[in-house]
Amino acid sequence: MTDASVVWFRRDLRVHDQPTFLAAADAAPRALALFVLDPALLTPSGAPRRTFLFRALRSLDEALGGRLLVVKGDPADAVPRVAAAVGAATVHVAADFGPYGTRRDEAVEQALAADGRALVRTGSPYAVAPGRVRKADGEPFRVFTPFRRVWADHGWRAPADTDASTVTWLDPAEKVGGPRAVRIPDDDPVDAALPEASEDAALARWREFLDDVDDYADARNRPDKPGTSRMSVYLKYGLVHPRTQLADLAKRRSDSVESYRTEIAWREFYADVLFQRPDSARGNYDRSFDALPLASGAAARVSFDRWAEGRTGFPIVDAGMRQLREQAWVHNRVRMIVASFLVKDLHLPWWLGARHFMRYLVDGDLASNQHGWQWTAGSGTDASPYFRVFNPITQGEKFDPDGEYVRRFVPELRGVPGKAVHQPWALPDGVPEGYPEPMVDHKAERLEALARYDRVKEARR
Ligand SMILES: Cc1cc2nc3c(=O)[nH]c(=O)nc-3n(C[C@H](O)[C@H](O)[C@H](O)COP(=O)(O)OP(=O)(O)OC[C@H]3O[C@@H](n4cnc5c(N)ncnc54)[C@H](O)[C@@H]3O)c2cc1C
Repeated sequence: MTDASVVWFRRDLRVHDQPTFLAAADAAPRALALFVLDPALLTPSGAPRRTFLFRALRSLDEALGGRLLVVKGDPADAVPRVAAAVGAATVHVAADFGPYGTRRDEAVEQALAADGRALVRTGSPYAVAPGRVRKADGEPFRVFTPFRRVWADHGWRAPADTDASTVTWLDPAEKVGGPRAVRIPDDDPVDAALPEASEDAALARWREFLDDVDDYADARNRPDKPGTSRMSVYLKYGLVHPRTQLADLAKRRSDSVESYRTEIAWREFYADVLFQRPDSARGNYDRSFDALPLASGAAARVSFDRWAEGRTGFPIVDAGMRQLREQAWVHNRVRMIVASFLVKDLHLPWWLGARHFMRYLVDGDLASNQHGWQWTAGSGTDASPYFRVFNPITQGEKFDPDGEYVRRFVPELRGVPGKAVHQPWALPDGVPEGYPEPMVDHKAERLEALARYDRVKEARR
């Protein structure tokens, strides 16, 4: 047994339900807590995610008694140097299954091994690690419903009983050599109001949601109501683990509890799909969609900008795009509506919208985002049929029946009462001043989308 190990935090910025702590405490009497600011991840993250991360790191550092060592650089270089500096035989992590994380961890593992040290993976950000849920023939699932069944049958461990005192943390100041410690960076300027970034805040929000969980099945599709858990950002950074949520849900029984468990399963399904098909982060999961004719050129850029600014003239779309800027979060129903509009009304590639979301969302998660977009575009697993084009007017009237959601985010329409807000062009005095006319004729673009889809059908023959 060596004197010290290293716990390398990545997407698990918490002290409770931390299997890596148990593994580290088994391996050595003391451990160094490490976070590596990796430019390869930080640079493409938008300001909301960077700022949330920095705040979560400050909070983790506090929970660890100020003993989090933060360094900057390529982990394949930084992690082995830190491990060598403290004489650690093992570096403990929760496994990462994303395309970049998998490659990074292999590189770190090799660099450690060259020096006689080991990367030890314990657990992952998921209840069931990607790759575990398979069909009877050993193949991965391409469809959600059977995945969910086998996922639930597979089951998961109980939460790990840990807190900050499970491990005796080394004071990074004692460490000699290795990469230089850096301060956790100051917040990037963000316009959006972000949720509090701490494990305590995550658990408090979860307990608050549990009090109302029985309303979830009815309320979850209503962007005008606070009916969803808002846990996505906490799951993204591992301020809570889904195992903790699933254990709490197991104590209850209702349709809403079942419905929430299913949403957690969607997150796990998309992580599994991305693990099986890392190429689907950048291109169509269903390759026949490569034949879809897409809008391009100057006019397409103007269309994209109007969508991104929330100035399409379709109120529910504009409210969603403005919620994205104001809150760095958008309700799931509205994510689908704005995504459908970009892809099927403007005929733009889904990956442009996905990139925009990753820049502005605080919960931006490659697996859920790219596959949420592909579900809407029709090019993903389980895709909604391409011919089902979301109508932004009827979607608005159905899911924001009194127009409250639109009025909250589109000030130009605050004077329009009730559901009339979803069709401002039909008001007796016309579109209120300052708000744009619809940028397209939805009926015509729907037909255009279907005509373009014929090319995909031809490619499949
Ligand atoms: C185009 C598009 C892009 C999306 N991008 C992201 C993203 O970047 N990050 C992200 O976490 N989710 C993404 N989603 C999924 C979903 O919209 C969000 O998880 C949800 O809105 C988060 O709010 P909540 O925590 O209140 O959700 P709740 O309704 O309370 O759901 C509970 C949890 O289940 C998971 N979940 C719910 N719906 C989905 C789903 N459709 N796919 C995967 N997981 C789900 C999330 O972890 C969520 O926190 C996207 C969906 C679409 C259609």
